[in-house]
Amino acid sequence: MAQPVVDAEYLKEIERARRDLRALISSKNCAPIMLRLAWHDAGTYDKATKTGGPNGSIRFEEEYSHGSNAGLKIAIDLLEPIKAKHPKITYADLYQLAGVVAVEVTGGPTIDFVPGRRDSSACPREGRLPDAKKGSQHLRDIFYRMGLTDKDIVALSGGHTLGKAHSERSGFEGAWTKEPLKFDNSYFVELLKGESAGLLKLPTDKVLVEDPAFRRYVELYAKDEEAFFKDYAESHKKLSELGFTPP
Ligand SMILES: C=CC1=C(C)/C(=C/c2[nH]c(Cc3[nH]c(Cc4[nH]c(OC(C)(C)C)c(C)c4C=C)c(C)c3CCC(=O)O)c(CCC(=O)O)c2C)NC1=O
Ligand SMILES: [Fe+3]
Repeated sequence: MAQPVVDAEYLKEIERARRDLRALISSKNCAPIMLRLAWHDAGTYDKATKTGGPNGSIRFEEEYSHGSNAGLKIAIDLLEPIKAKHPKITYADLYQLAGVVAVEVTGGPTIDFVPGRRDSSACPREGRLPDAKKGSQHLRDIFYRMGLTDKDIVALSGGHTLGKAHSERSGFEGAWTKEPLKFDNSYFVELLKGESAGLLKLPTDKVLVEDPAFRRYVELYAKDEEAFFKDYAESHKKLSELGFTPP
């Protein structure tokens, strides 16, 4: 599809949709699944072939039916009324705006949002998102393919400060932190504590403290929430703009 024309009218529409997203996410307490939807649309980017990325393709059954996307149809359906109310906004922009608002309304950093992403109907094959059961080499393979760095991997994993895993979706169960609707650095504090009763640690979460190159960031973010917020906002923006050159 064509890149949208980002004129004054489009920018106004974006601000109207941002308000509607704040109301939806606050009233339904659905910030975590909206953040996961935004990542899963963007996280398919392959810098070598310039395919995938934040292009709205996850709205098609061919992609949202992937095992790694289990449960995300809930978020896609929750956003349909907002898309219908603001038809000029691309799905690609709407899903990334929802991710930015999800972080903001739960007390996280303000993330710079630049609109203008085009929609695509090309769905990538399953397997581009990281597998939670694997280790640090796999994490690096997946995130480096997107064009992201070790710092991005650790900062973005901090998004697990929100939400929980659901056994019927991923086979894992439980929240990572004691306040799953509050965006803060508690994910890193819990990581350094080791096993805490009732809290989840995925194998990919654990490698962040086992691998020295990752661990240095975990220690920084656990002690300095401002540093986490600054790096998170940068990494979130980077992921939300993979393959996208703002007009
Ligand atoms: C770094 C590797 C990584 C892996 C392997 C990962 C895997 C992963 N993430 C989540 C849920 C999950 N993930 C996320 C943010 C998230 N997820 C994500 O990894 C990607 C997309 C790259 C896989 C990134 C980069 C971010 C960053 C913000 C949220 C907010 C929730 C909770 C959703 C909810 O509460 O429903 C689940 C449980 C799904 C379910 O059962 O509902 C799993 C298995 N998350 C990871 O970070
Ligand atoms: Fe995740």
